[in-house]
Amino acid sequence: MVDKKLSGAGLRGQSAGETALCTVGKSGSGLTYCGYDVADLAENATFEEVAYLLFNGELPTAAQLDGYKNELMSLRDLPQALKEVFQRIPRDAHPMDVMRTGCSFLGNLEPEVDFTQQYNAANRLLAAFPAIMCYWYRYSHDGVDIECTTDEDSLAGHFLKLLNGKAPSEQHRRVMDVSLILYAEHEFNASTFTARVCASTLSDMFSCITGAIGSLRGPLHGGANEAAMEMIQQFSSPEDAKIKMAGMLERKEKIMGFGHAIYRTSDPRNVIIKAWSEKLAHEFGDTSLYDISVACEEFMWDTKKLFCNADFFHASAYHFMGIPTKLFTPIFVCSRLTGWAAHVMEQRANNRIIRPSADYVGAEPRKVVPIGER
Ligand SMILES: CC(=O)SCCNC(=O)CCNC(=O)[C@H](O)C(C)(C)COP(=O)(O)OP(=O)(O)OC[C@H]1O[C@@H](n2cnc3c(N)ncnc32)[C@H](O)[C@@H]1OP(=O)(O)O
Ligand SMILES: O=C([O-])CC(=O)C(=O)O
Repeated sequence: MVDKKLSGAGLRGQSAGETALCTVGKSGSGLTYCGYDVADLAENATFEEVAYLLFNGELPTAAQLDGYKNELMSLRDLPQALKEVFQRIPRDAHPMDVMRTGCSFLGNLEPEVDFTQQYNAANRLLAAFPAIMCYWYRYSHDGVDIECTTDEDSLAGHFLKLLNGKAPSEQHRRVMDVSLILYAEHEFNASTFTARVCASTLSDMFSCITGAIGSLRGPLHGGANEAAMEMIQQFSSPEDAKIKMAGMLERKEKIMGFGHAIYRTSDPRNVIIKAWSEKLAHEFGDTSLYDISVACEEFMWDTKKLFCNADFFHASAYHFMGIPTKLFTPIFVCSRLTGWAAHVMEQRANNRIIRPSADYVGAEPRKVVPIGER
């Protein structure tokens, strides 16, 4: 076998196509969506404005945003047949499997018949994902058959109200909105690339998104926010965190929420969600989990020069908002759907089937030996 790093394993450093949607790790600006710095968007825009930007290439005017939010609000409810599917999915199912099934089943009920419907399909999924996640969760965990619509006009507020059965605080609504902005888009990451490969065969939007959910589920990608939470909760103090992490590194275990395939010294999303995590820790009235998280960050930088990616401080931030750990990665789906769908549309607009080659490292040509003689 060839050395992983020398062989360009994982397609690292190779361009696999063009995009006008996003830059990751370009000098001078860490992460941009359609030319806007993510920090600027997180400070001065809402998630719906970002979704509109990714789908249309420009930020909306006030009137366009109003119309777009109304459209999304009208698309939130779930068909009865989909609710019945969720009623049969067990409580101990993984919520990412529920998201995958929800997306796929909706594609049976409301298929994207041709590409003129691509915006409708993307907006339908964007509007329906919070209910897809919360309907199953509340039914299987609390035995409640919830209403899938709310009067919250933002997706952030809508999700929190579906989950908790009451309107969120202004601060929680804002943090969730920022979180959705931070997770919305990230160039040719594994799940987006999955969606683009699927789109390149001229498949439908629901198939592309279903595949992308499967890719995001893994702990090396979106699943890291959930895995980071499980790890942090095992640490009793900052000192304990450092001792246990040293052991994990010695055993060559991956520390979830650290490192990145593209960024080399920091992930620009981290500083933003970390600041919100600190604010939420004070509101929560117990900063110990935040303090442990900061100790993890310091330890990993000091020992391995590895930094927190977007997932690490999302774990504590979501926890302080009372969100169950198993819903962390599904929230990522609710946000990243915008990036995935925008990439599917971009791929379709200038398509050639994605079909790379492989370097063959198997057996030399040989003849089949009759089965009785092997
Ligand atoms: C939103 C997102 O999807 S962000 C990513 C979320 N994923 C995680 O947090 C999972 C933990 N992190 C990782 O597994 C990796 O850093 C990845 C998958 C994100 C990137 O993988 P790669 O591009 O292969 O990492 P990279 O080439 O920078 O690795 C360099 C070295 O650091 C090590 N390393 C990288 N990240 C970690 C980590 N989190 N913990 C321990 N060691 C690590 C690698 O094992 C490698 O060591 P080696 O040279 O001995 O083989
Ligand atoms: O770009 C990547 O490889 C992973 C990532 O941070 C993301 O998808 O947000």
